[in-house]
Amino acid sequence: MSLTEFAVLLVLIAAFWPFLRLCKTIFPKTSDSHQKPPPGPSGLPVIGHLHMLGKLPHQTLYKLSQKYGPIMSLRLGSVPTIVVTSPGAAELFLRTHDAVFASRPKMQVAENLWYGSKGMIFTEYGAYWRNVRKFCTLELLSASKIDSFAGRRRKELGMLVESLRKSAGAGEVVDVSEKVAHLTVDMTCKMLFGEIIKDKCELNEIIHEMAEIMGAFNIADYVPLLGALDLQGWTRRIRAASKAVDRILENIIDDHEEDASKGHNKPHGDFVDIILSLKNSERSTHEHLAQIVDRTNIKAILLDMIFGSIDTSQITIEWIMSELMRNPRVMQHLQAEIRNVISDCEFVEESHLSKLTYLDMVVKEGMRLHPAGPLLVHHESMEDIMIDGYHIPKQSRIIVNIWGMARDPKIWSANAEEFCPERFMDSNIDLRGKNFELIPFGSGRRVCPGMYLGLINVKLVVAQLVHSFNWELPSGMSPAELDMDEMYGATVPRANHLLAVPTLRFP
Ligand code: HEM
Repeated sequence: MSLTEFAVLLVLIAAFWPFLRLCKTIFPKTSDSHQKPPPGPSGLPVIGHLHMLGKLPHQTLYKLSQKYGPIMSLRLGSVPTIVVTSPGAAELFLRTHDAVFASRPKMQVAENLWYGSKGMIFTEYGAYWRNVRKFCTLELLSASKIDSFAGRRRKELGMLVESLRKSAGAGEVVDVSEKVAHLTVDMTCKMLFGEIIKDKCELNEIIHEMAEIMGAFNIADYVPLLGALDLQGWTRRIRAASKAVDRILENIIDDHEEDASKGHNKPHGDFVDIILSLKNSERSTHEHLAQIVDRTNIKAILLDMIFGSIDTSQITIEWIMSELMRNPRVMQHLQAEIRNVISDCEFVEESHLSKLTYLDMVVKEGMRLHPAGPLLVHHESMEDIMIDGYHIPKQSRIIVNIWGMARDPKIWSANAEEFCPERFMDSNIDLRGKNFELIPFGSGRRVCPGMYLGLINVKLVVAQLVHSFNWELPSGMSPAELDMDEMYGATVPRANHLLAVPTLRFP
């Protein structure tokens, strides 16, 4: 929140102050020891703790949790908010009482950018969400479906290697962040839409804008009375992004419908074909969904797949490459393992991945220190509940700070902040949602349904980039000098692009 916004808020609080005092006199607070909320700092009237979040809320919330504990209570505007920052507490919310916390809060971004929550990410818990999730899991994200697109991923990755070869030959500095961004957009487009779409650059920009908007603590969501003023400018940005994204999705659907009407025979349909067939087929295994799905639902589901797939994979790869460049010892160890496993092959194949155990540790460590979604996606409680002796009211917002958990020396020992893949040696900590110290994909009913695809994307690209090339930082920069600044949004990328110079390992 900027100083100007904060000043305007203070003026508003001052204006409302007499009214608030009057309410307090008319409706005195009843003290009931059974209604004790979790500990937390004291907040301001009207805005509560919104002003405390700062530019990097995941870091601020971690600092506060060190003072107030792993189950901390805040008030964001009028919304009771619980911040969870320990594996034990995360397990209580995401496993033991998962059924109570499996919903999502209503947010302006979901209403106005995500088609009124008609997809999956922002949809409240219930029959509609279950049907969409079942459809996506079975028809789009099953292991067999994802594996059937391996050839398309390989082709796009091959093209990136080719372009990096040229840069290596010319001794050029490469914008690794940008290259990886284009690659993940291309790989995703091929799988979702069957082709690289003409709007792909715009799509990439909009995805970053969406991540920022989605992660924002938008006053309209917390102090609805102030929403109309659009003090932070989010409403304006949501409208602009919504217009742009809708045009791209409309073009994609139109092209697919046109192809279908011309009877173009596609041996392997893409995601859009599969979703459109849901609407068109008379007898569907997803009968309930097929009956209600219309163009808006299709766009919302597609948007979930686009956003879920592109941004998260991109950011994870960018951070892992950054850590490898800061830790040449780890980079060399990984290169040696890959060489050992795939011997003279130029390309890492998806079938090699299960044999690359050090790569697995590198990816776990990267996702531990740099989870793509540091606060997961906000959950919401569906009923009043007592947790660990504290009262959590219905419709509380639940924020699980996995970024904070990764930095806690009580969980990861004194070297918690170091990039040290060896910590996973002989450990059976897995990142699929069963071990609560490491949940980059979330856990429970809302666990990421695209985990299998996400892990393939990340492992394949990282393995290929370090197998084909050695990497140096530009202008003689030493590994320790590489900045690791973050930029906040629903996903947290590097604040500055990663630049590096590749040299060919196998000329
Ligand atoms: C490295 C890659 C990825 C990471 C780190 C990641 C992470 C996450 C996280 C943290 C959540 C929120 C869990 C929660 O609310 O507790 C989530 C949800 C979701 N992800 Fe992913 N994800 C990745 C890849 C993907 C891919 C490839 C797709 C789809 C193509 C996808 C689609 C989704 C969807 C639809 C949800 C919402 C699930 C629901 O609300 O029921 N994700 N992901």
